[in-house]
This record gives sequence, structure tokens and C-alpha cells, in this order.
Amino acid sequence: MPSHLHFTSMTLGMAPPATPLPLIGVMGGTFDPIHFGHLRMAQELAESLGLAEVRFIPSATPPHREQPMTSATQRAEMVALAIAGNPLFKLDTQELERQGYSYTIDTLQFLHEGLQGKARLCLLMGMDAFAGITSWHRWQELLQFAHIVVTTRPGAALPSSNLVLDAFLQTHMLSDAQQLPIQAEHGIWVQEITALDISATKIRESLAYGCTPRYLVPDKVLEFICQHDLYSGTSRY
Ligand SMILES: Nc1ncnc2c1ncn2[C@@H]1O[C@H](COP(=O)(O)OP(=O)(O)OP(=O)(O)O)[C@@H](O)[C@H]1O
Ligand SMILES: O=C(O)c1ccc[n+]([C@@H]2O[C@H](COP(=O)([O-])O)[C@@H](O)[C@H]2O)c1
Repeated sequence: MPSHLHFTSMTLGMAPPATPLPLIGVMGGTFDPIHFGHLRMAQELAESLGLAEVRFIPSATPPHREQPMTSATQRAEMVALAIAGNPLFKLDTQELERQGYSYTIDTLQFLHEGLQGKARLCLLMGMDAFAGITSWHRWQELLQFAHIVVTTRPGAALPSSNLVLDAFLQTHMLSDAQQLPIQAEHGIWVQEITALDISATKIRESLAYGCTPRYLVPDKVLEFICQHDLYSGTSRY
């Protein structure tokens, strides 16, 4: 073919396809305590999206809710016990090492700078968290540093009245999960996962009522809860 007939995406005015990069999942949470809902969500996303790893990042001082019943160190210890033995899962304690509120934007910016373009970040969250995202600190900047991957969760839906959230989703929604490793511009992907109606709130409540969260949390986490008598008087389990 004559050289003047070589059309590239550049000559046609389109953005060149980006090189595929490994994907790192960022799983932030209060984890008070961590439970099988969190672990299954991370595992299913790791498998379906081909994540190279998932970083569990306990929120030290959550900006948007009451201070947790347990210390940040205890919550991080429970995460460490829960993820031990899974080579894909890592504990990241950066929010425990920072002062002030644990804003996700600061965490993503820090991770993004450390990666130096060698991997892409995927911020993982359930639909309930995404439903409130327009109240997060500097939320409009989150996509500068990471894709946002939202999972289904029993009882959680997009609020029908939030036009700002609707517009955010419509503008940035990716059409295919295959775009995550190659899409230069970050976007939003919604992934259906196995519905597990487990929440830390219900676990704390059941312990307060003297019931065991056995089979809702890993055994090692339950042992830790009992040893430290967390969530009031659980040592008999
Ligand atoms: N069962 C679940 N299914 C899907 N996503 C979940 C589930 N449990 C938690 N998540 C998601 O995990 C992240 C961290 O959640 P968090 O630590 O607040 O747990 P939680 O069970 O929602 O706690 P709490 O009841 O105290 O609010 C959030 O993005 C949340 O949406
Ligand atoms: O940065 C914010 O303003 C912000 C506001 C609300 C929630 N987050 C983060 O979202 C994650 C899930 O929050 P939660 O309450 O569901 O545990 C956790 O990492 C929080 O720090 C972050």
C-alpha cells in the first residue's frame, strides 16, 4: 500500500488506543467489622475484571458517619485476619497513618502518584456508597485518579431524585468492562455480584442482642471479636 494511504487513529483525529495496564482494586471501608459481603465482593470483582490485586483500606476517621465502635487499629487487624491466605488481597493502612478525616480522594491521589502510570486503579464500592458519592469531599475529582466500579447490593439502589448523580453516571458509564484496562480516561462500571444481604450494622446489632455472627464473618474475625469483647459482651461465642 502506498505510504500516503496509511491511516492511523492519529491521522483520523481519534485518541490512540491506550496500552492495557494491570488493574488494582481499591476497597475502602469502615470494616466495623469486615464480613463475607466485603470479601465475596472483592473476590468476584477480582475474577470478573481480572484485577491484579485488591487493596483493603480501612478508613481511620470516616468523614461521613459516627466514629466507629472499635479503633482503627482493631478494624485493620480484623481485615488482616480476614484476608490472610488470599494472595490477591492486601491490607493498606495508609489512612491510619494520616491525620484528620480519611478522604478517599487523598488515598487515590497518593496511590496514583506511587504507581507512576504502571497500573490503573479501580475504586470498588457497593451501590449504597455510590448513591451518596456526590456528598464526598472533592467527588468530581475522583475520576482523575481511578475508575469507579460499583456493585449491586441487596436493598441498595440509585436514588431516583439525584439528577447530579444520574448525570455523573450517564456521562462516564463505560459500555464494556473490557475498557477498564485500556481506556485512558477513567469511567464508571456497574457490576452485578452475588447478592449477600450482610452488613456490619446487622452484625453489630446481633452481637449486642447476644446472637452470634458466625457464618457471616470469617472464624478468625469472630475469634478476635470475642477475645477483645468488641460490640459488647460477645466473649461467650
Ligand atoms: N453485602 C455487601 N454487598 C455489596 N457491597 C457491600 C456489602 N457490604 C459492604 N459493601 C460495600 O463495601 C464497602 C465498605 O462497606 P462498610 O465497611 O461500610 O460495610 P457495611 O456493611 O456497609 O457497614 P455498615 O453497616 O457499618 O454501614 C462499601 O462500598 C459498601 O457498599
Ligand atoms: O472521601 C469522602 O468524602 C468519603 C465519604 C464517604 C465515604 N467515603 C469512603 O467510602 C468507603 C465506604 O464507606 P462506608 O461508610 O460504606 O464504610 C470508605 O473508604 C470511606 O472512607 C469517603
